Amino acid sequence: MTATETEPVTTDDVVLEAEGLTKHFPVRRGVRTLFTRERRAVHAVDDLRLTLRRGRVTALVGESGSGKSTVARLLAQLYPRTSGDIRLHGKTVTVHGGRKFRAYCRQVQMIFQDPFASLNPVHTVRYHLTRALKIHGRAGKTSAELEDNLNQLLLRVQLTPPERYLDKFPHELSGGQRQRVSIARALGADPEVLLADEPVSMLDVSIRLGVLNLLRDLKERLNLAILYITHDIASARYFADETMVMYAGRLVEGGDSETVTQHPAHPYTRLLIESAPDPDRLDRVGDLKDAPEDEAGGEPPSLIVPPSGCRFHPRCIHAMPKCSTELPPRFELSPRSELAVIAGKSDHWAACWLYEEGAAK
Ligand SMILES: Nc1ncnc2c1ncn2[C@@H]1O[C@H](COP(=O)(O)OP(=O)(O)OP(=O)(O)O)[C@@H](O)[C@H]1O
Repeated sequence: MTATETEPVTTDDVVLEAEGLTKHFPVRRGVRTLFTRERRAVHAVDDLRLTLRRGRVTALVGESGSGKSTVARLLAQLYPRTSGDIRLHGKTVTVHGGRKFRAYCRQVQMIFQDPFASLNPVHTVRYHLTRALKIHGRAGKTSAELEDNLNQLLLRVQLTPPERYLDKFPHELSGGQRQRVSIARALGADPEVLLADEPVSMLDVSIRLGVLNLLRDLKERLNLAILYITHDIASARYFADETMVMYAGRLVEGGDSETVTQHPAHPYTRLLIESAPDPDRLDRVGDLKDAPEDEAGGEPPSLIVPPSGCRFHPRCIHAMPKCSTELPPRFELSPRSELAVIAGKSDHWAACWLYEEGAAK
């Protein structure tokens, strides 16, 4: 096994890429640090590499505070980045509001966790969708065309018949229907990328699957690239083609979802899976049964002074001396998925010293 090299992805399917993406939020000075030179910051995202492809869902999984929402906001250009590159169709994009921002939003749309908060309670569905269509120049020339476009949007998110929903206010809809309206509003831009930040976590369990199925249907019919942010790794297996696992601001494992969820390599991914039992799990038992990954217990670390080396090392039962001093690179793992075997390469990697050649596992 070797550490993967950073090679630019050249496939036509790649829509949005991040390379070395970093976001540090400065911390306001307290009385103790007022007269020192020390500048403190929350290291929310560090050196993140991510690729979103047409017609694919990529899940970004991690516990609360690991930096997932910050990644989505950086990709949506809602936050300026500290460093790193964001490329849309291979071209670096940095926008600070205005016309450039609107042009970017036309291609990259975001769906938020709480549809009630993201819809204005004093306006109807018709208002929200008309506004989105007008902003993105897709309202049509006549009122009949506008009406037709509004109906199309609601049909796309399976709110049928559309006339039943168009003049409703957000409070007259269920949580699932509100999230469908948010998705319809995002589709009003006719985007290529959807950044979905915990899109179902505030919905009743019984309707989550319906909304995820809708997103999957849209991915297939509209060939969308979707970033699915979640703390629920079991849903990533069901819904996402690829899964990336994030811990304390850094990606620690990635690969096709089946492999990452059924054969997790990084001790943190194993811990996540152990704490979210999946009755369907196939053959995970072997190596995991005897390895209670959170034996060391503990909490996620401070992101103001993150642990040196691997950020998971203070909680890791496999930690070696090197783990606390040296940052592990991405190590490619042996291929397990059929696709990877056919392609003759592995798409599964883990940033963990356990996978360095010669390391005792
Ligand atoms: N605007 C901000 N200013 C300062 N710190 C921030 C800001 N936004 C996020 N953070 C910090 O950055 C870290 C990552 O936060 P983020 O919201 O991205 O995590 P998350 O994985 O999405 O968590 P959750 O699932 O709870 O939303 C946290 O420590 C958070 O406190």
